Amino acid sequence: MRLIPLNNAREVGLWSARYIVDRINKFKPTADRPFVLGLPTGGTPLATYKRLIELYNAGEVSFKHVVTFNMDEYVGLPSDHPESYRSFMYNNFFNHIDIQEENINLLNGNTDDHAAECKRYEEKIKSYGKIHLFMGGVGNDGHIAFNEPASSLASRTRIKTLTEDTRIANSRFFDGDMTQVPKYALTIGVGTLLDAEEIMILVTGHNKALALEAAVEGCVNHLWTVSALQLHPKSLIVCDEPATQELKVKTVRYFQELEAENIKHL
Ligand SMILES: N[C@@H]1[C@@H](O)[C@H](O)[C@@H](COP(=O)(O)O)O[C@@H]1O
Repeated sequence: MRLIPLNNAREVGLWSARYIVDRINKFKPTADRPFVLGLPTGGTPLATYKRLIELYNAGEVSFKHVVTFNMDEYVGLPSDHPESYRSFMYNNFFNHIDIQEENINLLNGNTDDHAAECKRYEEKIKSYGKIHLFMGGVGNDGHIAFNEPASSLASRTRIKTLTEDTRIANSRFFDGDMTQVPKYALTIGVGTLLDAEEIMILVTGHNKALALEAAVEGCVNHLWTVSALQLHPKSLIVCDEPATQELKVKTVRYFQELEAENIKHL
């Protein structure tokens, strides 16, 4: 695991966007050999999307041959609802870049057959071989995508019941009213995530400090599904200073020393 300890959320956005752009450009994607990128929603990745749009506008990257797969979607929320993850992705990213519509993959949370929709999604990912880079955030309780505590670390894309904690946390997008937050979501599984060639998780803010501790210093544990990153050969966590509050000083110093050059060149 690599941990990139930065100063603040803005730096996390700059660093992660630069990382994605470098990976895409190094891959030299074509129509026949696209770069496959997994994407999250939430407040955390907004700075990354903003920076990616700036880098696209500056001519530093094209998304023409990038295929995307989003992590999750609420069940039963109309797709044009402002808080659907589809709306989030178009409003904050897809509408501002040159991605081709047919290369965008999102789970449909309004289907009658959730199992068939989840199977379709897994098969679509497999049709590309693998996801090259999966970016994600993390919930306060350490959930990754919507893999709530006690999700199987071998899980695949499926329907999940959201915990009360998650619905309370996400009520900030629904007028502070938890009853408006859907009770269910379709989500990729922890196993689906671990199949990616590379995983980059963004962690910002003091409310994520326990999740970061569980990810970096804790044991692999299904109650903190983010800890499954420890099983992956190429995982990367980009965090800000407030998120490191529960880590040992020794741990943070160790990763700072390892990343001294990368951090200096931000
Ligand atoms: N399903 C999403 C996760 O993918 C996201 O990581 C998490 C944290 O969101 P935020 O970045 O807003 O804290 O929220 C939701 O639960």
